[in-house]
Amino acid sequence: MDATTFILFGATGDLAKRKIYPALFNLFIDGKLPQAFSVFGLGRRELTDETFRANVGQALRSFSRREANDDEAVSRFLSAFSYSVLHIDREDDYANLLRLVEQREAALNAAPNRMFYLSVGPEFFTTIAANVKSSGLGSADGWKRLVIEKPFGHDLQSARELNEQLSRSFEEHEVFRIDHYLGKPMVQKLEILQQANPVLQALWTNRHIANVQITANETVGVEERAGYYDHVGAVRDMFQNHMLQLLMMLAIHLPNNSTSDDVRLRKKKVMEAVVPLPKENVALQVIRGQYAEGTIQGKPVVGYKSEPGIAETSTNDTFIAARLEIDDYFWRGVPFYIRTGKRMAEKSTRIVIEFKEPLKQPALALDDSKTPNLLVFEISPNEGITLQLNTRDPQQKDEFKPMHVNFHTSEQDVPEAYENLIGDALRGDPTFFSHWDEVELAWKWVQPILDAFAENLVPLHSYAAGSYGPAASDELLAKDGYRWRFDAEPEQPNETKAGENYAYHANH
Ligand SMILES: NC(=O)C1=CN([C@@H]2O[C@H](COP(=O)(O)OP(=O)(O)OC[C@H]3O[C@@H](n4cnc5c(N)ncnc54)[C@H](OP(=O)(O)O)[C@@H]3O)[C@@H](O)[C@H]2O)C=CC1
Ligand SMILES: O=C1O[C@H](COP(=O)(O)O)[C@@H](O)[C@H](O)[C@H]1O
Repeated sequence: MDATTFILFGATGDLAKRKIYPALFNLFIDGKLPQAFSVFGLGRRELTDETFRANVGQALRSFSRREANDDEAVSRFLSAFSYSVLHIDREDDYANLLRLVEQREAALNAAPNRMFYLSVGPEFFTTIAANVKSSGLGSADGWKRLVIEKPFGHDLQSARELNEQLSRSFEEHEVFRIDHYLGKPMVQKLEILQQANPVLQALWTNRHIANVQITANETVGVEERAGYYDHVGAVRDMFQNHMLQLLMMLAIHLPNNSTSDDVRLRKKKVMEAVVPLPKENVALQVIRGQYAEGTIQGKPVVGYKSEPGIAETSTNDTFIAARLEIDDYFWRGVPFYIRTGKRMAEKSTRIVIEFKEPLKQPALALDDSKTPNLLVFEISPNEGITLQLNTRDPQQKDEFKPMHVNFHTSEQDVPEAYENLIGDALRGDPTFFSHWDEVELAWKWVQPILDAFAENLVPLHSYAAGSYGPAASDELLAKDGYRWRFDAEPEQPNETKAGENYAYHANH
Protein backbone atom coordinates (compact mmCIF):
# COMPACT_ATOMS: atom_id res chain seq x y z
CA MET A 1 0.00 0.00 0.00
CA ASP A 2 1.08 3.57 -0.64
CA ALA A 3 2.67 5.48 2.20
CA THR A 4 -0.12 7.56 3.74
CA THR A 5 -0.53 10.47 6.12
CA PHE A 6 -3.95 10.27 7.74
CA ILE A 7 -5.08 13.76 8.77
CA LEU A 8 -8.04 13.56 11.10
CA PHE A 9 -10.21 16.62 11.72
CA GLY A 10 -12.32 16.05 14.83
CA ALA A 11 -9.76 13.79 16.51
CA THR A 12 -11.13 14.53 19.99
CA GLY A 13 -14.73 13.74 19.01
CA ASP A 14 -17.13 10.88 19.62
CA LEU A 15 -16.93 9.25 16.18
CA ALA A 16 -13.13 9.20 16.23
CA LYS A 17 -13.16 7.48 19.63
CA ARG A 18 -15.90 4.98 18.97
CA LYS A 19 -15.25 4.06 15.36
CA ILE A 20 -12.18 5.52 13.67
CA TYR A 21 -9.41 4.58 16.15
CA PRO A 22 -10.75 1.06 16.70
CA ALA A 23 -11.03 0.60 12.93
CA LEU A 24 -7.43 1.74 12.38
CA PHE A 25 -6.22 -0.49 15.20
CA ASN A 26 -7.90 -3.58 13.79
CA LEU A 27 -6.53 -2.81 10.33
CA PHE A 28 -3.10 -2.52 11.96
CA ILE A 29 -3.47 -5.90 13.69
CA ASP A 30 -4.46 -7.44 10.37
CA GLY A 31 -1.44 -5.89 8.62
CA LYS A 32 -3.71 -3.75 6.47
CA LEU A 33 -2.16 -0.37 7.16
CA PRO A 34 0.58 1.00 4.90
CA GLN A 35 4.15 0.38 6.03
CA ALA A 36 4.76 4.14 6.24
CA PHE A 37 1.69 5.46 8.02
CA SER A 38 1.20 8.51 10.24
CA VAL A 39 -1.86 9.96 11.90
CA PHE A 40 -2.23 13.66 12.66
CA GLY A 41 -5.11 14.24 15.05
CA LEU A 42 -6.59 17.73 14.99
CA GLY A 43 -8.90 19.67 17.29
CA ARG A 44 -9.13 22.91 19.24
CA ARG A 45 -8.27 21.36 22.56
CA GLU A 46 -4.69 21.76 23.77
CA LEU A 47 -3.28 18.23 24.04
CA THR A 48 0.25 16.91 24.07
CA ASP A 49 1.10 13.97 21.83
CA GLU A 50 1.36 11.82 24.95
CA THR A 51 -2.12 12.74 26.21
CA PHE A 52 -3.55 12.24 22.74
CA ARG A 53 -1.99 8.79 22.46
CA ALA A 54 -3.26 7.91 25.93
CA ASN A 55 -6.77 8.98 24.87
CA VAL A 56 -6.58 6.89 21.72
CA GLY A 57 -5.33 3.93 23.80
CA GLN A 58 -8.32 4.36 26.10
CA ALA A 59 -10.67 4.45 23.10
CA LEU A 60 -9.21 1.14 21.90
CA ARG A 61 -9.73 -0.46 25.28
CA SER A 62 -13.34 0.74 25.35
CA PHE A 63 -14.44 0.20 21.76
CA SER A 64 -12.14 -2.07 19.76
CA ARG A 65 -13.71 -5.38 18.67
CA ARG A 66 -10.37 -7.00 19.42
CA GLU A 67 -9.03 -6.43 22.87
CA ALA A 68 -6.16 -3.98 22.99
CA ASN A 69 -4.23 -5.89 25.64
CA ASP A 70 -0.96 -6.49 23.82
CA ASP A 71 1.00 -3.50 25.14
CA GLU A 72 3.79 -3.89 22.63
CA ALA A 73 1.37 -3.92 19.66
CA VAL A 74 -0.64 -1.01 21.06
CA SER A 75 2.43 1.12 21.58
CA ARG A 76 3.74 0.34 18.06
CA PHE A 77 0.32 1.38 16.74
CA LEU A 78 0.25 4.57 18.81
CA SER A 79 3.75 5.59 17.76
CA ALA A 80 2.25 6.67 14.43
CA PHE A 81 -0.01 9.21 16.19
CA SER A 82 0.62 12.88 16.90
CA TYR A 83 -1.67 15.78 17.74
CA SER A 84 -1.88 19.40 16.59
CA VAL A 85 -4.17 22.20 17.62
CA LEU A 86 -6.07 23.38 14.57
CA HIS A 87 -8.99 25.78 14.47
CA ILE A 88 -10.84 25.04 11.29
CA ASP A 89 -11.14 28.68 10.26
CA ARG A 90 -7.53 29.69 11.12
CA GLU A 91 -5.37 29.61 8.00
CA ASP A 92 -2.13 29.81 10.00
CA ASP A 93 -2.97 26.51 11.66
CA TYR A 94 -3.01 24.79 8.23
CA ALA A 95 0.41 26.28 7.39
CA ASN A 96 1.74 24.97 10.69
CA LEU A 97 0.21 21.56 10.03
CA LEU A 98 1.80 21.42 6.57
CA ARG A 99 5.22 22.00 8.10
CA LEU A 100 4.72 19.18 10.62
CA VAL A 101 3.35 16.79 8.01
CA GLU A 102 6.28 17.47 5.68
CA GLN A 103 8.76 16.88 8.52
CA ARG A 104 7.15 13.59 9.36
CA GLU A 105 7.01 12.43 5.74
CA ALA A 106 10.67 13.37 5.29
CA ALA A 107 11.62 11.40 8.43
CA LEU A 108 9.81 8.34 7.05
CA ASN A 109 11.03 8.97 3.51
CA ALA A 110 7.37 8.72 2.55
CA ALA A 111 5.59 10.12 -0.52
CA PRO A 112 3.15 12.97 0.29
CA ASN A 113 -0.04 10.92 -0.06
CA ARG A 114 -2.57 12.50 2.26
CA MET A 115 -5.97 11.39 3.40
CA PHE A 116 -8.11 14.10 4.99
CA TYR A 117 -10.81 12.58 7.18
CA LEU A 118 -13.53 15.08 8.16
CA SER A 119 -15.01 13.77 11.41
CA VAL A 120 -16.53 17.16 12.22
CA GLY A 121 -19.91 18.81 11.77
CA PRO A 122 -21.01 19.31 8.15
CA GLU A 123 -20.89 23.10 8.54
CA PHE A 124 -17.09 22.78 8.44
CA PHE A 125 -16.70 20.63 5.32
CA THR A 126 -16.26 23.40 2.76
CA THR A 127 -13.97 25.56 4.92
CA ILE A 128 -11.64 22.64 5.52
CA ALA A 129 -11.58 21.64 1.84
CA ALA A 130 -10.81 25.21 0.79
CA ASN A 131 -8.07 25.62 3.42
CA VAL A 132 -6.48 22.30 2.51
CA LYS A 133 -6.22 23.54 -1.04
CA SER A 134 -4.99 27.07 -0.31
CA SER A 135 -2.42 25.92 2.26
CA GLY A 136 -0.83 23.45 -0.14
CA LEU A 137 -1.61 20.49 2.12
CA GLY A 138 -2.93 18.69 -0.93
CA SER A 139 0.49 18.14 -2.49
CA ALA A 140 0.89 17.80 -6.25
CA ASP A 141 3.60 15.19 -5.68
CA GLY A 142 1.29 12.61 -4.12
CA TRP A 143 -2.38 11.74 -4.08
CA LYS A 144 -4.98 13.37 -1.86
CA ARG A 145 -8.30 11.94 -0.68
CA LEU A 146 -11.16 13.47 1.23
CA VAL A 147 -13.17 11.15 3.47
CA ILE A 148 -16.37 12.86 4.41
CA GLU A 149 -18.97 11.92 7.01
CA LYS A 150 -22.70 12.35 6.70
CA PRO A 151 -24.89 14.30 6.45
CA PHE A 152 -24.11 15.36 2.89
CA GLY A 153 -26.48 18.33 2.66
CA HIS A 154 -29.84 19.03 4.24
CA ASP A 155 -31.84 18.90 1.02
CA LEU A 156 -31.27 18.77 -2.73
CA GLN A 157 -30.15 22.36 -3.08
CA SER A 158 -27.78 22.41 -0.11
CA ALA A 159 -26.26 19.10 -1.21
CA ARG A 160 -25.64 20.54 -4.68
CA GLU A 161 -24.04 23.64 -3.19
CA LEU A 162 -21.87 21.56 -0.89
CA ASN A 163 -20.76 19.37 -3.75
CA GLU A 164 -19.99 22.34 -5.95
CA GLN A 165 -17.86 23.91 -3.22
CA LEU A 166 -15.99 20.69 -2.45
CA SER A 167 -15.32 20.17 -6.14
CA ARG A 168 -13.25 23.37 -6.17
CA SER A 169 -10.67 21.59 -4.01
CA PHE A 170 -11.17 17.86 -4.67
CA GLU A 171 -12.12 15.97 -7.80
CA GLU A 172 -14.93 13.42 -7.58
CA HIS A 173 -12.51 10.47 -7.68
CA GLU A 174 -10.77 11.96 -4.63
CA VAL A 175 -13.94 12.19 -2.52
CA PHE A 176 -14.96 9.19 -0.40
CA ARG A 177 -18.44 9.83 1.05
CA ILE A 178 -18.98 7.47 3.95
CA ASP A 179 -22.29 5.67 4.24
CA HIS A 180 -21.54 3.15 6.94
CA TYR A 181 -24.33 0.84 5.76
CA LEU A 182 -22.21 0.19 2.66
CA GLY A 183 -19.47 -1.05 4.97
CA LYS A 184 -21.65 -3.67 6.66
CA PRO A 185 -20.33 -7.10 5.71
CA MET A 186 -23.66 -8.50 4.49
CA VAL A 187 -24.28 -5.45 2.29
CA GLN A 188 -20.83 -5.94 0.79
CA LYS A 189 -21.75 -9.57 0.09
CA LEU A 190 -24.96 -8.77 -1.80
CA GLU A 191 -23.28 -8.22 -5.15
CA ILE A 192 -21.04 -11.27 -4.83
CA LEU A 193 -23.91 -13.52 -3.75
CA GLN A 194 -25.78 -12.60 -6.86
CA GLN A 195 -22.80 -12.91 -9.17
CA ALA A 196 -21.57 -16.18 -7.76
CA ASN A 197 -24.95 -17.92 -7.65
CA PRO A 198 -26.71 -18.53 -10.95
CA VAL A 199 -29.78 -19.61 -9.03
CA LEU A 200 -30.08 -16.13 -7.51
CA GLN A 201 -29.30 -14.46 -10.84
CA ALA A 202 -32.16 -16.39 -12.41
CA LEU A 203 -34.59 -15.42 -9.65
CA TRP A 204 -33.65 -11.73 -9.47
CA THR A 205 -36.46 -10.41 -11.66
CA ASN A 206 -40.09 -9.42 -11.66
CA ARG A 207 -40.95 -12.83 -13.09
CA HIS A 208 -40.28 -14.44 -9.73
CA ILE A 209 -40.25 -11.70 -7.11
CA ALA A 210 -43.53 -10.36 -5.73
CA ASN A 211 -42.12 -7.61 -3.52
CA VAL A 212 -39.03 -6.51 -1.63
CA GLN A 213 -39.05 -5.21 1.96
CA ILE A 214 -36.12 -3.25 3.34
CA THR A 215 -36.18 -2.53 7.07
CA ALA A 216 -33.82 -0.74 9.45
CA ASN A 217 -35.47 -0.67 12.85
CA GLU A 218 -33.79 0.59 15.98
CA THR A 219 -34.77 0.31 19.63
CA VAL A 220 -32.88 3.45 20.63
CA GLY A 221 -34.62 6.82 20.69
CA VAL A 222 -33.16 10.21 19.99
CA GLU A 223 -30.59 9.75 22.81
CA GLU A 224 -28.44 12.88 23.35
CA ARG A 225 -28.74 14.03 19.77
CA ALA A 226 -31.87 16.20 19.99
CA GLY A 227 -30.14 19.24 18.48
CA TYR A 228 -29.22 17.29 15.37
CA TYR A 229 -32.07 14.82 15.06
CA ASP A 230 -34.99 17.18 15.56
CA HIS A 231 -33.90 19.04 12.40
CA VAL A 232 -33.35 16.02 10.22
CA GLY A 233 -35.80 13.27 11.19
CA ALA A 234 -35.81 9.71 9.90
CA VAL A 235 -36.12 10.76 6.28
CA ARG A 236 -32.81 12.65 6.22
CA ASP A 237 -31.00 10.68 8.92
CA MET A 238 -31.61 7.21 7.50
CA PHE A 239 -33.84 7.11 4.44
CA GLN A 240 -32.11 9.43 1.96
CA ASN A 241 -28.75 7.75 2.53
CA HIS A 242 -28.64 4.31 4.16
CA MET A 243 -32.03 3.01 3.01
CA LEU A 244 -31.73 4.14 -0.60
CA GLN A 245 -28.19 2.75 -0.72
CA LEU A 246 -29.58 -0.63 0.41
CA LEU A 247 -32.19 -0.40 -2.33
CA MET A 248 -29.52 0.29 -4.95
CA MET A 249 -27.25 -2.51 -3.73
CA LEU A 250 -30.12 -4.99 -3.79
CA ALA A 251 -31.54 -3.99 -7.14
CA ILE A 252 -28.36 -3.81 -9.25
CA HIS A 253 -27.62 -6.51 -11.75
CA LEU A 254 -23.89 -6.78 -12.28
CA PRO A 255 -21.79 -8.47 -14.94
CA ASN A 256 -19.27 -11.02 -13.69
CA ASN A 257 -15.92 -9.54 -12.65
CA SER A 258 -17.50 -6.11 -12.36
CA THR A 259 -15.36 -3.14 -11.45
CA SER A 260 -16.13 -0.36 -8.99
CA ASP A 261 -17.18 1.75 -11.98
CA ASP A 262 -19.70 -0.94 -12.99
CA VAL A 263 -21.14 -0.93 -9.49
CA ARG A 264 -21.48 2.84 -9.38
CA LEU A 265 -22.86 3.10 -12.91
CA ARG A 266 -25.49 0.46 -12.28
CA LYS A 267 -26.46 1.86 -8.91
CA LYS A 268 -26.98 5.18 -10.63
CA LYS A 269 -29.14 3.47 -13.28
CA VAL A 270 -31.29 1.89 -10.56
CA MET A 271 -31.78 5.24 -8.86
CA GLU A 272 -32.62 6.90 -12.18
CA ALA A 273 -35.28 4.27 -12.76
CA VAL A 274 -37.01 4.76 -9.40
CA VAL A 275 -40.39 6.21 -10.34
CA PRO A 276 -40.50 9.84 -9.16
CA LEU A 277 -42.93 10.68 -6.43
CA PRO A 278 -44.72 14.00 -6.98
CA LYS A 279 -45.40 16.01 -3.83
CA GLU A 280 -49.18 15.59 -4.25
CA ASN A 281 -48.83 11.78 -4.10
CA VAL A 282 -46.51 11.55 -1.12
CA ALA A 283 -49.38 10.92 1.31
CA LEU A 284 -50.39 7.88 -0.76
CA GLN A 285 -47.01 6.23 -0.70
CA VAL A 286 -45.24 7.47 2.39
CA ILE A 287 -46.13 6.98 6.04
CA ARG A 288 -44.65 9.36 8.57
CA GLY A 289 -44.61 8.54 12.26
CA GLN A 290 -43.38 9.75 15.62
CA TYR A 291 -42.96 7.54 18.67
CA ALA A 292 -45.15 7.96 21.74
CA GLU A 293 -44.40 6.48 25.13
CA GLY A 294 -44.24 2.72 25.39
CA THR A 295 -42.13 -0.19 26.51
CA ILE A 296 -38.85 -1.36 25.03
CA GLN A 297 -37.59 -4.76 26.13
CA GLY A 298 -39.66 -4.57 29.31
CA LYS A 299 -38.63 -1.02 30.23
CA PRO A 300 -40.99 1.96 30.01
CA VAL A 301 -39.70 4.79 27.80
CA VAL A 302 -40.98 8.30 27.18
CA GLY A 303 -42.44 9.57 23.94
CA TYR A 304 -40.38 11.65 21.50
CA LYS A 305 -41.86 14.97 22.63
CA SER A 306 -40.81 14.28 26.22
CA GLU A 307 -37.20 13.53 25.30
CA PRO A 308 -34.61 16.03 26.58
CA GLY A 309 -34.16 18.88 24.12
CA ILE A 310 -37.28 18.13 22.06
CA ALA A 311 -40.12 20.66 22.00
CA GLU A 312 -43.65 19.59 23.01
CA THR A 313 -44.80 20.77 19.59
CA SER A 314 -42.23 18.92 17.47
CA THR A 315 -43.61 17.33 14.31
CA ASN A 316 -40.35 15.62 13.48
CA ASP A 317 -40.53 12.16 11.92
CA THR A 318 -38.91 9.29 13.83
CA PHE A 319 -40.40 6.70 11.46
CA ILE A 320 -40.87 6.55 7.73
CA ALA A 321 -42.23 3.82 5.48
CA ALA A 322 -42.44 4.24 1.72
CA ARG A 323 -43.54 2.30 -1.34
CA LEU A 324 -41.29 2.68 -4.38
CA GLU A 325 -41.18 1.19 -7.85
CA ILE A 326 -38.22 0.76 -10.15
CA ASP A 327 -39.28 1.13 -13.74
CA ASP A 328 -36.71 -1.02 -15.52
CA TYR A 329 -36.59 -4.32 -17.34
CA PHE A 330 -35.89 -6.34 -14.19
CA TRP A 331 -38.11 -4.72 -11.60
CA ARG A 332 -41.13 -3.23 -13.37
CA GLY A 333 -44.24 -4.01 -11.30
CA VAL A 334 -42.40 -5.11 -8.15
CA PRO A 335 -43.16 -2.87 -5.16
CA PHE A 336 -40.25 -2.06 -2.86
CA TYR A 337 -41.31 -1.22 0.68
CA ILE A 338 -38.77 0.61 2.81
CA ARG A 339 -39.12 1.51 6.45
CA THR A 340 -36.95 2.76 9.25
CA GLY A 341 -37.79 3.93 12.73
CA LYS A 342 -36.50 4.68 16.19
CA ARG A 343 -37.93 3.07 19.35
CA MET A 344 -39.17 0.05 17.45
CA ALA A 345 -39.78 -3.43 18.83
CA GLU A 346 -36.37 -4.79 17.85
CA LYS A 347 -33.03 -3.72 16.46
CA SER A 348 -32.90 -5.25 13.02
CA THR A 349 -31.71 -4.32 9.59
CA ARG A 350 -32.86 -6.81 7.02
CA ILE A 351 -34.01 -7.26 3.45
CA VAL A 352 -36.84 -9.66 2.72
CA ILE A 353 -37.50 -10.87 -0.81
CA GLU A 354 -40.99 -12.33 -1.18
CA PHE A 355 -41.37 -14.65 -4.13
CA LYS A 356 -44.44 -14.99 -6.28
CA GLU A 357 -46.90 -17.81 -5.81
CA PRO A 358 -46.66 -20.44 -8.50
CA LEU A 359 -49.56 -20.54 -10.92
CA LYS A 360 -52.29 -22.47 -9.17
CA GLN A 361 -52.96 -25.90 -10.52
CA PRO A 362 -56.31 -27.50 -9.74
CA ALA A 363 -54.53 -30.68 -8.62
CA LEU A 364 -52.78 -28.78 -5.81
CA ALA A 365 -55.77 -28.32 -3.54
CA LEU A 366 -53.65 -27.29 -0.58
CA ASP A 367 -52.27 -24.13 -2.16
CA ASP A 368 -53.89 -21.70 0.23
CA SER A 369 -52.19 -23.09 3.30
CA LYS A 370 -48.76 -22.35 1.86
CA THR A 371 -46.75 -19.36 2.90
CA PRO A 372 -44.74 -17.56 0.25
CA ASN A 373 -41.11 -18.42 -0.31
CA LEU A 374 -38.97 -15.78 1.30
CA LEU A 375 -35.30 -15.00 1.06
CA VAL A 376 -34.11 -12.94 4.01
CA PHE A 377 -30.81 -11.12 4.28
CA GLU A 378 -30.10 -10.30 7.93
CA ILE A 379 -27.72 -7.36 7.86
CA SER A 380 -27.39 -6.38 11.51
CA PRO A 381 -27.07 -6.89 14.40
CA ASN A 382 -27.07 -10.55 13.34
CA GLU A 383 -25.78 -11.52 9.97
CA GLY A 384 -27.24 -14.36 7.98
CA ILE A 385 -29.47 -15.60 5.21
CA THR A 386 -32.74 -17.44 5.65
CA LEU A 387 -34.75 -19.21 3.01
CA GLN A 388 -38.37 -19.96 3.81
CA LEU A 389 -39.71 -23.04 2.09
CA ASN A 390 -42.93 -25.02 2.44
CA THR A 391 -42.92 -28.52 3.72
CA ARG A 392 -45.58 -30.94 4.85
CA ASP A 393 -46.60 -30.66 8.49
CA PRO A 394 -45.69 -34.02 10.05
CA GLN A 395 -48.57 -33.74 12.57
CA GLN A 396 -51.27 -32.50 10.18
CA LYS A 397 -50.38 -34.29 7.01
CA ASP A 398 -52.91 -32.36 4.96
CA GLU A 399 -51.25 -29.07 5.68
CA PHE A 400 -48.17 -27.28 4.62
CA LYS A 401 -45.80 -25.82 7.14
CA PRO A 402 -43.09 -23.23 6.59
CA MET A 403 -39.56 -24.41 7.15
CA HIS A 404 -36.53 -22.16 7.45
CA VAL A 405 -33.12 -22.93 6.12
CA ASN A 406 -30.74 -20.65 7.97
CA PHE A 407 -27.21 -19.78 7.07
CA HIS A 408 -25.82 -17.72 9.90
CA THR A 409 -22.25 -16.64 9.83
CA SER A 410 -20.46 -18.27 12.67
CA GLU A 411 -17.55 -15.82 12.46
CA GLN A 412 -17.54 -13.78 15.64
CA ASP A 413 -14.77 -11.61 14.42
CA VAL A 414 -16.05 -9.99 11.26
CA PRO A 415 -14.62 -6.55 10.49
CA GLU A 416 -16.81 -3.62 11.41
CA ALA A 417 -18.24 -1.30 8.77
CA TYR A 418 -15.69 1.43 9.51
CA GLU A 419 -12.83 -1.03 9.23
CA ASN A 420 -13.99 -2.11 5.79
CA LEU A 421 -14.53 1.45 4.62
CA ILE A 422 -11.34 3.01 6.00
CA GLY A 423 -9.37 0.06 4.59
CA ASP A 424 -11.00 0.62 1.18
CA ALA A 425 -10.29 4.36 1.27
CA LEU A 426 -6.63 3.72 2.13
CA ARG A 427 -6.40 1.42 -0.88
CA GLY A 428 -8.25 3.96 -3.03
CA ASP A 429 -11.17 1.61 -3.73
CA PRO A 430 -14.38 3.66 -4.10
CA THR A 431 -16.79 0.73 -4.61
CA PHE A 432 -18.55 1.06 -1.26
CA PHE A 433 -18.70 4.84 -1.04
CA SER A 434 -21.55 7.03 -2.27
CA HIS A 435 -20.80 8.68 -5.58
CA TRP A 436 -22.16 12.19 -6.02
CA ASP A 437 -24.52 10.99 -8.79
CA GLU A 438 -26.20 8.61 -6.34
CA VAL A 439 -26.35 11.19 -3.58
CA GLU A 440 -27.91 13.75 -5.89
CA LEU A 441 -30.46 11.29 -7.30
CA ALA A 442 -31.37 10.19 -3.79
CA TRP A 443 -31.96 13.79 -2.68
CA LYS A 444 -33.95 14.41 -5.86
CA TRP A 445 -36.25 11.50 -5.07
CA VAL A 446 -36.61 12.49 -1.43
CA GLN A 447 -37.12 16.23 -1.96
CA PRO A 448 -40.91 16.01 -2.60
CA ILE A 449 -41.21 14.06 0.66
CA LEU A 450 -39.37 16.82 2.54
CA ASP A 451 -41.61 19.42 0.91
CA ALA A 452 -44.78 17.46 1.64
CA PHE A 453 -43.74 16.99 5.29
CA ALA A 454 -42.88 20.69 5.61
CA GLU A 455 -46.27 21.67 4.19
CA ASN A 456 -48.03 19.13 6.39
CA LEU A 457 -49.53 17.28 3.45
CA VAL A 458 -48.82 13.95 5.12
CA PRO A 459 -50.42 12.91 8.42
CA LEU A 460 -48.03 12.41 11.32
CA HIS A 461 -49.02 9.10 12.89
CA SER A 462 -48.17 8.33 16.47
CA TYR A 463 -46.87 4.86 17.32
CA ALA A 464 -46.14 3.26 20.66
CA ALA A 465 -42.48 2.82 21.49
CA GLY A 466 -41.74 -0.88 21.25
CA SER A 467 -44.13 -1.48 18.36
CA TYR A 468 -43.50 -1.92 14.63
CA GLY A 469 -44.61 1.61 13.77
CA PRO A 470 -48.02 3.05 12.95
CA ALA A 471 -50.83 0.84 11.68
CA ALA A 472 -50.77 2.92 8.50
CA SER A 473 -47.45 1.29 7.66
CA ASP A 474 -49.15 -2.13 7.65
CA GLU A 475 -51.96 -0.72 5.54
CA LEU A 476 -49.44 0.49 2.96
CA LEU A 477 -48.63 -3.14 2.19
CA ALA A 478 -52.12 -4.47 2.81
CA LYS A 479 -53.41 -2.32 -0.08
CA ASP A 480 -51.24 -4.46 -2.37
CA GLY A 481 -52.19 -7.69 -0.61
CA TYR A 482 -48.92 -8.01 1.33
CA ARG A 483 -47.68 -7.65 4.89
CA TRP A 484 -44.36 -6.94 6.55
CA ARG A 485 -42.58 -10.26 6.90
CA PHE A 486 -40.40 -11.44 9.75
CA ASP A 487 -41.78 -8.98 12.27
CA ALA A 488 -42.63 -10.14 15.76
CA GLU A 489 -42.04 -13.79 16.50
CA PRO A 490 -39.77 -15.07 13.77
CA GLU A 491 -41.58 -17.91 12.12
CA GLN A 492 -38.97 -20.58 12.74
CA PRO A 493 -40.55 -23.92 13.39
CA ASN A 494 -37.90 -26.09 11.78
CA GLU A 495 -34.49 -24.59 11.89
CA THR A 496 -31.25 -25.88 10.46
CA LYS A 497 -27.85 -24.49 11.29
CA ALA A 498 -24.89 -23.60 9.15
CA GLY A 499 -22.62 -26.58 8.77
CA GLU A 500 -25.46 -29.09 8.95
CA ASN A 501 -27.23 -30.72 6.11
CA TYR A 502 -29.52 -27.97 4.88
CA ALA A 503 -31.93 -30.19 3.05
CA TYR A 504 -35.37 -30.79 4.52
CA HIS A 505 -34.18 -32.45 7.64
CA ALA A 506 -35.00 -30.76 10.90
CA ASN A 507 -37.86 -32.86 12.29
CA HIS A 508 -37.76 -35.60 9.71
N1 LIG B 1 -20.83 10.10 16.45
C1 LIG B 1 -21.37 9.27 15.60
O1 LIG B 1 -21.74 8.13 15.92
C2 LIG B 1 -21.56 9.66 14.18
C3 LIG B 1 -21.12 10.88 13.71
N2 LIG B 1 -21.24 11.18 12.38
C4 LIG B 1 -20.75 12.45 11.87
O2 LIG B 1 -19.37 12.58 12.19
C5 LIG B 1 -19.05 13.93 12.43
C6 LIG B 1 -18.42 14.09 13.81
O3 LIG B 1 -19.33 13.66 14.78
P1 LIG B 1 -18.94 13.48 16.31
O4 LIG B 1 -17.60 12.90 16.48
O5 LIG B 1 -20.09 12.78 16.94
O6 LIG B 1 -18.92 14.99 16.85
P2 LIG B 1 -18.33 15.56 18.22
O7 LIG B 1 -19.12 16.75 18.53
O8 LIG B 1 -18.17 14.49 19.22
O9 LIG B 1 -16.85 16.02 17.80
C7 LIG B 1 -16.62 17.14 17.00
C8 LIG B 1 -15.15 17.29 16.75
O10 LIG B 1 -14.98 18.47 15.96
C9 LIG B 1 -13.97 19.27 16.54
N3 LIG B 1 -14.29 20.68 16.28
C10 LIG B 1 -15.48 21.29 16.47
N4 LIG B 1 -15.39 22.58 16.11
C11 LIG B 1 -14.13 22.78 15.68
C12 LIG B 1 -13.44 23.90 15.18
N5 LIG B 1 -14.01 25.09 15.03
N6 LIG B 1 -12.15 23.75 14.84
C13 LIG B 1 -11.54 22.56 15.00
N7 LIG B 1 -12.16 21.45 15.43
C14 LIG B 1 -13.43 21.57 15.79
C15 LIG B 1 -14.03 18.94 18.02
O11 LIG B 1 -12.76 19.15 18.58
P3 LIG B 1 -12.49 20.18 19.80
O12 LIG B 1 -13.68 20.12 20.69
O13 LIG B 1 -11.21 19.70 20.41
O14 LIG B 1 -12.33 21.45 19.11
C16 LIG B 1 -14.32 17.44 18.00
O15 LIG B 1 -13.11 16.73 17.83
C17 LIG B 1 -20.35 14.70 12.23
O16 LIG B 1 -20.41 15.12 10.89
C18 LIG B 1 -21.42 13.67 12.49
O17 LIG B 1 -22.60 13.97 11.80
C19 LIG B 1 -21.77 10.28 11.49
C20 LIG B 1 -22.23 9.07 11.89
C21 LIG B 1 -22.21 8.66 13.27
O1 LIG C 1 -26.31 6.96 10.57
C1 LIG C 1 -27.00 6.62 11.51
O2 LIG C 1 -27.10 5.31 11.80
C2 LIG C 1 -27.49 4.88 13.09
C3 LIG C 1 -27.89 3.42 12.94
O3 LIG C 1 -26.79 2.69 12.52
P1 LIG C 1 -26.68 1.12 12.80
O4 LIG C 1 -25.40 0.72 12.17
O5 LIG C 1 -26.71 0.96 14.29
O6 LIG C 1 -27.88 0.48 12.18
C4 LIG C 1 -28.63 5.70 13.63
O7 LIG C 1 -28.86 5.36 14.98
C5 LIG C 1 -28.29 7.16 13.56
O8 LIG C 1 -29.42 7.92 13.97
C6 LIG C 1 -27.90 7.56 12.17
O9 LIG C 1 -27.38 8.89 12.17
